[in-house]
Amino acid sequence: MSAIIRIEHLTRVFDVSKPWLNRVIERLPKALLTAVSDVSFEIEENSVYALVGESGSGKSTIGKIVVGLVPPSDGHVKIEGVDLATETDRDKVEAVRADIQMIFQDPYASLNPRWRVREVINEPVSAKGGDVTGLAEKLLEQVGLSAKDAAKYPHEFSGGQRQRICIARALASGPKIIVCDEPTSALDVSVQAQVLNLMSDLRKELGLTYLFISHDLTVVQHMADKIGVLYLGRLVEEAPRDRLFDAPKHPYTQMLFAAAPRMDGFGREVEPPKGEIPDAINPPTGCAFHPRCPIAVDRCSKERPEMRKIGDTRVACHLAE
Ligand SMILES: Nc1ncnc2c1ncn2[C@@H]1O[C@H](COP(=O)(O)OP(=O)(O)OP(=O)(O)O)[C@@H](O)[C@H]1O
Repeated sequence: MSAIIRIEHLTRVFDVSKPWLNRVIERLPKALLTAVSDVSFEIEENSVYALVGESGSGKSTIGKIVVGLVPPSDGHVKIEGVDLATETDRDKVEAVRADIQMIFQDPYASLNPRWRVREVINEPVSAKGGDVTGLAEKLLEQVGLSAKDAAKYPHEFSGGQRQRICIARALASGPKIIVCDEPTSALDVSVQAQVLNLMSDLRKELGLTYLFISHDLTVVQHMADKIGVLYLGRLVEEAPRDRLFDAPKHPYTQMLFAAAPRMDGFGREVEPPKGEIPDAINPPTGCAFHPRCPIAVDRCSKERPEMRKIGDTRVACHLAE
């Protein structure tokens, strides 16, 4: 297997300063928020790579950078070897853009209510002058709906059915990669499993690669081949799924997994990870996790741990073994 996506030293900084006049009056400095900081990882073709982490850890920002919705401040995203931010050959860029699509969390906000489902699904292809004869009907059947649904409007469908329509739309241009940003978190639990199973089946059938963004570890355990754990914009641990679930090495991953409901059907009381998430505008020195870390030592507040390899895990912690 080879890497279809290579993310190298990716950084994204947002200027969250107050307006200029307020800053002058209140004597405030510029406020820069580093949402993603020096993140590097690769995704193998035809695999599922999940990004997990608490709210605000930078998961969605990475997803948006990968599909080209947000430009990086620094670093590179190479898809099939092409860096979309710097590539000058427009044909190459267009070809790679068609190979990558995104599914969002909210299937209600993602569909234009004034368009019939046929137009919604066909749009990525028709906008480029492509042939859409029978396309929406074929895709609707592929995602478990009926060809007749093409004539209906989005409001005539339930949440799970709408997400199926979003999946059909994402498939219209024949992509190789789909970035899935919390694709089932807005759905009823009973419907979540059906949509996840559909996504798994489609991946196998069509040889797709997923970058799967979720804060739900149960969903991640079901879907992912490899998992990257983000904390305050940095990748702190990466490992194959079973390795990460069996033996998480970073204290943050351990804390996150301790808080997750169990998959054995005997769910237990869920305790959220302890401590406050620090301010991303003024992150802690050294390891950003050290103020919440139960095993932190002096060095952790002074020196930022580099990512290092231990077996098939990569971990950024001075103390992990
Ligand atoms: N356009 C933006 N302008 C300013 N700050 C932003 C912008 N987009 C994201 N951020 C900030 O960047 C950080 C990372 O946000 P991001 O949405 O990537 O995190 P996340 O892990 O996906 O969280 P969630 O699960 O809540 O969506 C947060 O502090 C967020 O407030």
